Amino acid sequence: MHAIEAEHLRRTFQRRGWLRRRGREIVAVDDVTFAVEAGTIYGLLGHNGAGKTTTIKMLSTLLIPTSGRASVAGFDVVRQEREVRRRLGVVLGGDRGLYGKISARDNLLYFGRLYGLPRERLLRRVEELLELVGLADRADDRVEGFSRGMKQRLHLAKALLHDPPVIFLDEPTIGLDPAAAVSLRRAIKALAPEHTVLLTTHYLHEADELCDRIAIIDHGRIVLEDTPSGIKRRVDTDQRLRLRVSGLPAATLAAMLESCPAVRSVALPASRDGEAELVLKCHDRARAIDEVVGLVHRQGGRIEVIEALEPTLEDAFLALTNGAVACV
Ligand SMILES: Nc1ncnc2c1ncn2[C@@H]1O[C@H](COP(=O)(O)OP(=O)(O)OP(=O)(O)O)[C@@H](O)[C@H]1O
Repeated sequence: MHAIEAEHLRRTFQRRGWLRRRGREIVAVDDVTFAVEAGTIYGLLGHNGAGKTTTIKMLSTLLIPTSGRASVAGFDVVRQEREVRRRLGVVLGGDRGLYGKISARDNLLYFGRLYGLPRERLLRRVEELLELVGLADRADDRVEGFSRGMKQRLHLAKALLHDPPVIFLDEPTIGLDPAAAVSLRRAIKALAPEHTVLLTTHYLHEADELCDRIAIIDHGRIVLEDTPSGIKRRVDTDQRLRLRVSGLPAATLAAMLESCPAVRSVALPASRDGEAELVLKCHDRARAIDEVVGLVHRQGGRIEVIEALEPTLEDAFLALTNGAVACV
């Protein structure tokens, strides 16, 4: 069963200029179709301005689609918005939406009362959620003293107060340090399979870790929809190595490495502090490492660093815009 469905969703905005009254039409979301299986985590991945937030806002009844239709938990987001809101928890991020002068627990109690939760159930639910998001030991501290990561976790707890079956998270880990991001991701991962989660992110590694399926969205359109491993298989055609070598000039080294059979191309040769830095694109990373290490040693150079570069969202986009994948 699908917990979220979007069919040919489209949303345009009028950007008014100084002189022109009608302004230019911006197509923020263009014919987006996808479905999310209940109990799974689904990622919308894209650059700034790709249309992720606009999609989430339409699905969460905050924006009316220009055309197309969508449903959440089986209810239409335009015609049955109250039913949708009852079944939905949304974290749009940012600093707003929490009261800084009161404690984390009091914030949750306050918002839980607004949802009309009975007192006993609310008290239990608040303790459960503080535990789930790892804030039990800071429950009595004022929120104004919280770090960004702690506030994000409290936002998540707030969105879960009425125990909605569907949760939307808009860039949940943006601006968090790595440790805070790890702990928030742990809390998100624990939401499935009891909940269905739709999240947006810029980070391929985050989507990879959390999501069962991913849609890559670019200029308002879904350009690829697959499992994380399916997406990486396509990106991995561009395997890369970063190399730092001392004792050989960058330009000479680049020319030499281009002759290795397992190396497809050498990019960004540069020198820093007497060391050459390069990024290699390889046909086969393991073979390229053997060839490169052998060659550098034979030429009297010394390898300071050799590391595999993980595929990034940019790599995925490159692979896609090279025409390897047709739009879906
Ligand atoms: N209220 C609005 N008025 C005019 N244009 C808008 C409005 N909201 C969004 N847009 C435009 O729609 C496009 C998609 O924006 P959206 O916020 O959905 O992207 P996003 O993928 O969420 O980006 P980010 O990662 O920066 O949050 C952008 O060109 C944006 O400028």
